[in-house]
Amino acid sequence: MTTTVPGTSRTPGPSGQERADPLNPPADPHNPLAGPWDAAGFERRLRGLAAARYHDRHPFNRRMHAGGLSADELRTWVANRFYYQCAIPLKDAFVLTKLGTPDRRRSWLRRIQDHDGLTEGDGGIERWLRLGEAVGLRREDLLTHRRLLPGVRLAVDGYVGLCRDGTALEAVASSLTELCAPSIMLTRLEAFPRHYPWIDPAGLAYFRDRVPQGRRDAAEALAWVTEWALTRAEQEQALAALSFKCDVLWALLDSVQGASAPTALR
Ligand SMILES: O=C(O)c1cc(C(=O)O)c2c(n1)C(=O)C(=O)c1cc(C(=O)O)[nH]c1-2
Repeated sequence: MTTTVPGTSRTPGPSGQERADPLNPPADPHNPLAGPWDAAGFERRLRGLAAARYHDRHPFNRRMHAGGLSADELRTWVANRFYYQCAIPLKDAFVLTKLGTPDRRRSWLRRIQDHDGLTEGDGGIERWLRLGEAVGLRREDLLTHRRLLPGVRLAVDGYVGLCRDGTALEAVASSLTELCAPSIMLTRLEAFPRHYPWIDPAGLAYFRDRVPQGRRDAAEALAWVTEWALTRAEQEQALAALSFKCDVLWALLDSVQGASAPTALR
């Protein structure tokens, strides 16, 4: 069996030393003529980027999962993340307009339905509102975005803008942070009852439902991105879109964290 050395596109030679693979040349980001990575190498780069830059490493998320947030910090996060929740079906509607076949549109449409629900009182946005009530926020405060921070608005609007103005490849690739999302949901399902027992566990339904949805969505997006990005330039575009999305999630938490800092430090 031929194995590829992680992070390179070279294969080990018979005596263990590397030999160049002419069909899969080594990475050189400055060479416009560089050939594409093979499917496995491209997928490894997508997964590696998402894992290295995902917001589970952000100090605010680390503190959340270790039980270090005050009730007010949790409320600030939930209220601000609601703006992201509301933006997801909007960006998915832009993605839909870029998909050229009924089967792909039918499949992507499911994401909008996951968040908006098929009927009143159903769906992810409603479940996030219930999470808000469970942490002590009024529904009305969420719906009016009264606590929305300017940096969160800019970050989330940036994500919607990428999906509006970018190619189908960029828009779908930017959703690939979801490769890491099921694991962060499981972390919260374990951490919240332990560290924040004052939150009604019924309010955590959003996190529970996102585990299978995130797995399914990430697998679908990964299959499409690896099918579409055939040239090195397209692969780089997909990686850049995913990198941008990592920045969106990171910047959102930077803002939320800044709002919790003591006034003297702001
Ligand atoms: O709480 C989180 O950490 C988190 C992260 C992400 C993500 O990685 O993009 C999503 C979600 N949640 C989420 O709930 C969600 O519905 C979702 C949709 C998407 C997307 O880009 O299409 N990401 C995420």
